[in-house]
Amino acid sequence: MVSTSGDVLADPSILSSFREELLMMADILTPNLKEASNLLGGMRLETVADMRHAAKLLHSLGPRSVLVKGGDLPESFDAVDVFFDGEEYHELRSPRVKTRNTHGTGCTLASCIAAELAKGSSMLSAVKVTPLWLCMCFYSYALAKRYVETALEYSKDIILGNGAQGPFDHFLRLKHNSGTGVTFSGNDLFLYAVTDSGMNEKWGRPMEVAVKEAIEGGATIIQLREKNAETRKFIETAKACLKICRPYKVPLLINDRIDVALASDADGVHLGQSDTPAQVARALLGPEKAIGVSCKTVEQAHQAWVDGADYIGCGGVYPTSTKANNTTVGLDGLKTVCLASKLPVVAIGGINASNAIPVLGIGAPNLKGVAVVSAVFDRSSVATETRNLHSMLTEAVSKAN
Ligand SMILES: Cc1ncc(COP(=O)(O)OP(=O)(O)O)c(N)n1
Ligand SMILES: Cc1ncsc1CCOP(=O)(O)O
Repeated sequence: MVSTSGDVLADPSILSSFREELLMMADILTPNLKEASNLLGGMRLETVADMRHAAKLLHSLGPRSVLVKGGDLPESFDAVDVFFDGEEYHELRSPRVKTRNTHGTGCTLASCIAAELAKGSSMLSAVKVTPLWLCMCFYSYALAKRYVETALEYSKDIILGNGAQGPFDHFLRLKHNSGTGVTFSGNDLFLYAVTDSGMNEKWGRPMEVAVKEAIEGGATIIQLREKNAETRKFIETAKACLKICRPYKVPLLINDRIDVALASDADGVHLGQSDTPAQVARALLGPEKAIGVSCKTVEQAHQAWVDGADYIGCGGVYPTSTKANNTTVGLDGLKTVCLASKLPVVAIGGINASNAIPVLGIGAPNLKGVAVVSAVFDRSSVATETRNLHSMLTEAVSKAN
């Protein structure tokens, strides 16, 4: 209705239609201060207390939730948005980004929320008590707000055009990777090397050496799967391995441990069905880190997508002795999950140079590669085995195209 720069985007005559017809159909109303004021007959909105009052009044007009955005409060205030769902208020504060490049922030925030709702997220539902659950309940909103804040920070120095407001860069995610130089894509799953320190010990190799050899042999992504490591040692190992991976721009993910991923600034995590839910991991890690989830069923694959995962790992494709009591899904189970998944998939479990080709041949375009442990790490030369597997996979893919 009214942009942050004060431009009136819709004639005041539409206000009655908003109040009488539209608002009662809305899941969420996200007015800026000027819009909230207009909808409320010119009410003055100058403080957070005013915003809370306005949120309640707007809620009474019909929307299930209201988010009054405080970007236009005086500069002395943090950026505060007030969320009200008819029962509870939440003030969502973040440092104010000083920039003239705010054009499109409101539309972007609303679009992000809509996109997350469309994915089935229930983020604006009842508010739970602990900060973590709060974070989850607001996941879509938190993600949207974080996206907008990150984009604002990223775009703040762009000089384009002569207007009072400048543009805001929506494509930061394509260019921005928190300075790590590594941005995950599904193609990274082509040859996924998952470490095992027991195998390294057996062959007398430090973890860093194993990781370096795997990368030099062609591994396109690494996962540190340390089932028995002490936390401090795990963090140190992750940092040491990141120093190896970063120059090659090969992502390094941490198995199970979000704390280790955060502490080491790794590129993401891989989570199983009994680990921290991906939705919580996303809220904790933010939008830029990669999250993989192990899925054996169509339902799990759907949930991983809803929860904001980036890829799924499906298996065991073949029997394996690396992971105890792991059910084998077979090539048929893999295909079923792939065809149902909206996310890229990597196959795992018992895969090696002698049986990898039929895996890639199942006929699922989103099956992006294979993940292996023993096929590369339980061998005398990690580099040679990885190189061999890489060239077989490359040849199989080029023949198929
Ligand atoms: C790429 C990939 N896929 C699946 C798994 C298995 O993860 P999970 O189910 O959590 O089992 P553990 O690895 O934790 O034993 C994986 N690690 N990586
Ligand atoms: C971690 C994991 N998850 C499913 S199977 C598996 C083990 C894969 O190891 P390997 O490649 O040696 O069979």
